[in-house]
Amino acid sequence: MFQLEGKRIWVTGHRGMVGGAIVRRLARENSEIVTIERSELDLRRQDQVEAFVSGERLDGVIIAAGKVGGILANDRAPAEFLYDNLLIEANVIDAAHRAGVEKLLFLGSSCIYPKNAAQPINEDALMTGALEPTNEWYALAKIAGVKLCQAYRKQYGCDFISAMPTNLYGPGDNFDLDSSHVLPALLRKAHIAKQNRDAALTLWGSGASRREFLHVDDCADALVLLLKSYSVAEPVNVGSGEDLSILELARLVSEVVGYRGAIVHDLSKPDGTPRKLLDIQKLLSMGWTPSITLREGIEATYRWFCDSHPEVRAA
Ligand SMILES: NC(=O)C1=CN([C@@H]2O[C@H](COP(=O)(O)OP(=O)(O)OC[C@H]3O[C@@H](n4cnc5c(N)ncnc54)[C@H](OP(=O)(O)O)[C@@H]3O)[C@@H](O)[C@H]2O)C=CC1
Ligand SMILES: C[C@H]1O[C@H](OP(=O)(O)OP(=O)(O)OC[C@H]2O[C@@H](n3cnc4c(=O)[nH]c(N)nc43)[C@H](O)[C@@H]2O)[C@@H](O)[C@@H](O)C1=O
Repeated sequence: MFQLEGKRIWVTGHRGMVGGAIVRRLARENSEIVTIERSELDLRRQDQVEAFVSGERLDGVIIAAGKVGGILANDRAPAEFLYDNLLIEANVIDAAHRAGVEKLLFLGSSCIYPKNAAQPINEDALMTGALEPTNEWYALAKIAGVKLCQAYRKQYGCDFISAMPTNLYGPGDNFDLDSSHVLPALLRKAHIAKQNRDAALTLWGSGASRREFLHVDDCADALVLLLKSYSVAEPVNVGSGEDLSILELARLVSEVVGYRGAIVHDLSKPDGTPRKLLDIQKLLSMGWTPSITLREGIEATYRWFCDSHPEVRAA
């Protein structure tokens, strides 16, 4: 058991969607939260990371920093998705070991599993088949992160663990239509289509792919539980346990936004993995359950989007 009270926990990527949610959740644990801006510390620079970590007397580290993006961003920038993620995790994990950090939590992703893994995907499916080509670069980097945690545990006895979140959404998400994930993209598209009274909204791909979504606050809650009470080499899946097709998601988002036009398909865009539903039995057996339904989460995220993007609010 890793008691959080009074502990100094460094949340990397605190300005991002997941890091921000972890900071909000950790505030309830009476820990001392350590953060540093990217402009002051580029996590790809080993000397900078070592100097920072050795001077901070950290008890715990959460690696929520990373190069992140949707299906097209991954496909278009394989070099950065592989290089940035490899360097960030390698630098932070090694520096944490050298500084004697007691607990470290690394965030992987559901895309580390084989493209055609049996559903729901158990943690044991890791490295049992070929990866999805659109995000294999990012997935490979994330697999290396899991393996680094396992290697430092095996060789040095470090209590370094990994969690594999499913597709996340919520406040702080990226709503840029080129680089975002599907849920924020659809919220923006439906909002604009409603404002412009467009006859149709365009989905990428066939809409037949299935995805599981988890609100980022539920994810942060699960991650804090794991940080406190999970000390095993094998990664843990973090999901909602339910999935739907992208077309069903587009209909749900349209309903929440109040857009009543048609949905059409851009078949020049990739579908990606056909299905990615995580087996979350391991996490459920620890007493965690998700608390935000997909509809509630989309409604809240839509409100956040309108409040934080004044350029789209009034039109
Ligand atoms: N979003 C999702 O659906 C999922 C996310 N994850 C994982 O969760 C983690 C966080 O994702 P998410 O919050 O969505 O992503 P965001 O893009 O919202 O946040 C990423 C954060 O990492 C920081 N960062 C990136 N590169 C560097 C660098 N070189 N040096 C310092 N900081 C850096 C960014 O800093 P800045 O803000 O200054 O740019 C940002 O704060 C990632 O590891 C991701 O793989 C896993 C599964 C699903
Ligand atoms: C979290 C996870 O996220 C990524 O994997 P992904 O789940 O395939 O990503 P996505 O959310 O971008 O798309 C999901 C599905 O939705 C379809 N889709 C329809 N219309 C839009 C659309 O407008 N935008 C986007 N982005 N997708 C759309 C799209 O064609 C696909 O079928 C990787 O980064 C991966 O590395 C990773 O970790």
